[in-house]
Amino acid sequence: MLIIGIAGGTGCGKTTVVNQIINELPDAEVGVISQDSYYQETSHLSYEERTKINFDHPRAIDFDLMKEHLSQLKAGKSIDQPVYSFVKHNRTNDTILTHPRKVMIVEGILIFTHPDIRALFDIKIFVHADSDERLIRRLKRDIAERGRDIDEVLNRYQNTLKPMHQQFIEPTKEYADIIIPNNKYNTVAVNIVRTIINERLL
Ligand SMILES: Nc1ncnc2c1ncn2[C@@H]1O[C@H](COP(=O)(O)OP(=O)(O)O)[C@@H](O)[C@H]1O
Ligand SMILES: O=c1ccn([C@@H]2O[C@H](COP(=O)(O)O)[C@@H](O)[C@H]2O)c(=O)[nH]1
Repeated sequence: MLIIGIAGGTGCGKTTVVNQIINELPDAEVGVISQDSYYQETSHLSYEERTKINFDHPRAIDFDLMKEHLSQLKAGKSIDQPVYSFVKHNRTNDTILTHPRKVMIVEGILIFTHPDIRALFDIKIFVHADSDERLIRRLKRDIAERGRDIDEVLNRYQNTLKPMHQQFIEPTKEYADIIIPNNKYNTVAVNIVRTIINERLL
């Protein structure tokens, strides 16, 4: 199994890049794991308390479960990938049965911060977009898709997103084998990654 890690700050375009990469690749051979599925289970907290969580700090992620799941997939076993709700700030009761594939792509802001998880990746890719570009995209996306308003996004950006990005996410760029500039849609880079995957699928 080839495991590709794709990291980068919020709004840099990780999900979009992953979708472009897997578009037209066979579903049975290439799978995706999202870091979002591994936010800590917080059902013991009220909604109000959950809104105060710092979701951009590594401790917000259940890396033990992520590591266990990636190891199981590597060993040829299927996993029940949790499903996360950004609206509720919590895992749902659903899971997605995820089978091992020839290629697994793992994407998320913090996946390169954890040494054991990092070691599982055969290829590490960091998607870069400037911070103003990321903020604009996040603002539009979170209002349209994640039930936020402008004040929530801007407050969170100033109080947690920006400092956490500088402290934890940006420094992991140094671990990357490939950095994809993504201020504009980058079809050349997407095609390069797709070529690497296709070689593995031959
Ligand atoms: N290169 C790009 N140029 C303009 N908008 C983009 C680009 N890549 C992604 N977007 C948009 O920005 C938003 C955030 O992208 P997304 O892929 O969800 O980022 P991430 O997963 O890194 O948080 C989405 O609405 C997406 O459509
Ligand atoms: O309940 C939650 C959990 C996370 N977030 C924010 O999501 C982003 C990470 O997702 P991207 O798709 O990479 O943007 C992270 O910056 C968290 O702040 C949230 O808003 N609510």
